[in-house]
Amino acid sequence: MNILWAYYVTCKYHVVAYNSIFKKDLFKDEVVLVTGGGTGIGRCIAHEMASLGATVVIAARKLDQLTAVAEEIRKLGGKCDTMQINIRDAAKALELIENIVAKHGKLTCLVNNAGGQFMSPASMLSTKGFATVVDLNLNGTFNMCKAAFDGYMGEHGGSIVNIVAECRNGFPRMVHTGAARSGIINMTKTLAVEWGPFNGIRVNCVAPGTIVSSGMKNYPDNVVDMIAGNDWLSPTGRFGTESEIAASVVFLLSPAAAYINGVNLAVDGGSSLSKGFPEGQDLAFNPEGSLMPAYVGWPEGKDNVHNLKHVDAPQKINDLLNKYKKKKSKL
Ligand SMILES: CCC/C=C/C(=O)SCCNC(=O)CCNC(=O)[C@H](O)C(C)(C)COP(=O)([O-])OP(=O)([O-])OC[C@H]1O[C@@H](n2cnc3c(N)ncnc32)[C@H](O)[C@@H]1OP(=O)([O-])[O-]
Ligand SMILES: NC(=O)C1=CN([C@@H]2O[C@H](COP(=O)(O)OP(=O)(O)OC[C@H]3O[C@@H](n4cnc5c(N)ncnc54)[C@H](OP(=O)(O)O)[C@@H]3O)[C@@H](O)[C@H]2O)C=CC1
Repeated sequence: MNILWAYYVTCKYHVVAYNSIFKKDLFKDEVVLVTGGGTGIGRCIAHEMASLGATVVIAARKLDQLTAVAEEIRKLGGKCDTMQINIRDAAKALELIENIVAKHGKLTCLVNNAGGQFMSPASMLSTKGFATVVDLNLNGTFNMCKAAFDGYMGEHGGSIVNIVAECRNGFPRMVHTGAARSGIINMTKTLAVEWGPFNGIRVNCVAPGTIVSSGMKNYPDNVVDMIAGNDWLSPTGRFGTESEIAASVVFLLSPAAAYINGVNLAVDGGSSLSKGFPEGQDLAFNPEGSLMPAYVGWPEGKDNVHNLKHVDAPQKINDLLNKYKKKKSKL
């Protein structure tokens, strides 16, 4: 009987603890900047943070996309502002942070999500192409971190999450982004050490594997076809969802991660562990895909981002998401 009672109390405590950490107003005093918040993963992060009470500022180059997402968020009762930025411009980055602080009083969280690349074997890549991608991802992320530090966080503290890409074993056909993202991961560790003492600034990375998102629209049809056909070739047997990236970002920004600093959290279904398999890796995995259902929205129910609008990916990639949503664990 005592054992049963102890079990009941333990379970109840966990439920209470969980609810008290991720309650609706968890981020009500926070002002969060999400770069690239007008599309895909950034849009999903913006929705999740707004649904937990944050004032969200989304910033990128294309104002029309930002405006549309801000309207979605406001319709759901969230607070969202839009500002234009090219993260490659360090002076404009500082201006952006100063504008946010002037308008909203502070900047407590920064999500460096803006970035990207194109596919090319290293042997075909021009020096300019390599430099462009490194400039966007590595220099752009540094510009934003430095601006946030100089414009607010150096004096008041804050939390930064840098979205990189899973590149543990190199990044064949994307040498530029692999090099840039590895640079960000190392930079993150340095900033965590150097900036931790300044009011406890935390800097962490999230490294997505292949995600069902708008980013896939940047690739030609034959590449999308190739990517879509390979979703089962990993331990989890599917690609990730935008919500699965957003959930890990929310966690790292939250007080629940207050003692996590300088890490790179791979959110890739374990795919990085199986990269570099010789031909024949298909023998190791299940062509039916995973039995594990995907996480497609936080919070669930009517506020779910994915009930609001389909993920803006090419049709073949969206079809995968619909398949994942239907999957039920047989366990
Ligand atoms: C697969 C799953 C894993 C990852 C998924 C994701 O991340 S999804 C997220 C995906 N989301 C994103 O990627 C979104 C963000 N991406 C972007 O904005 C662009 O892809 C960018 C990174 C190239 C920057 O663009 P920009 O306007 O600043 O640059 P620009 O156009 O002026 O080009 C400069 C130079 O780069 C070169 N070069 C460029 N393209 C190609 C190519 N296809 N081919 C070859 N080379 C190419 C070329 O040398 C060019 O100079 P040139 O020879 O013309 O004088
Ligand atoms: N989808 C995936 O499978 C993976 C994605 N990632 C990374 O996750 C992040 C989000 O990807 P996802 O949502 O899928 O792709 P998207 O292409 O939809 O997102 C990229 C975002 O970055 C913004 N952006 C690009 N260049 C700049 C710039 N110079 N200044 C400011 N904003 C810029 C774009 O907005 P705008 O054009 O208006 O400026 C866009 O909103 C990216 O860094 C991506 O590389 C990493 C691994 C896998």
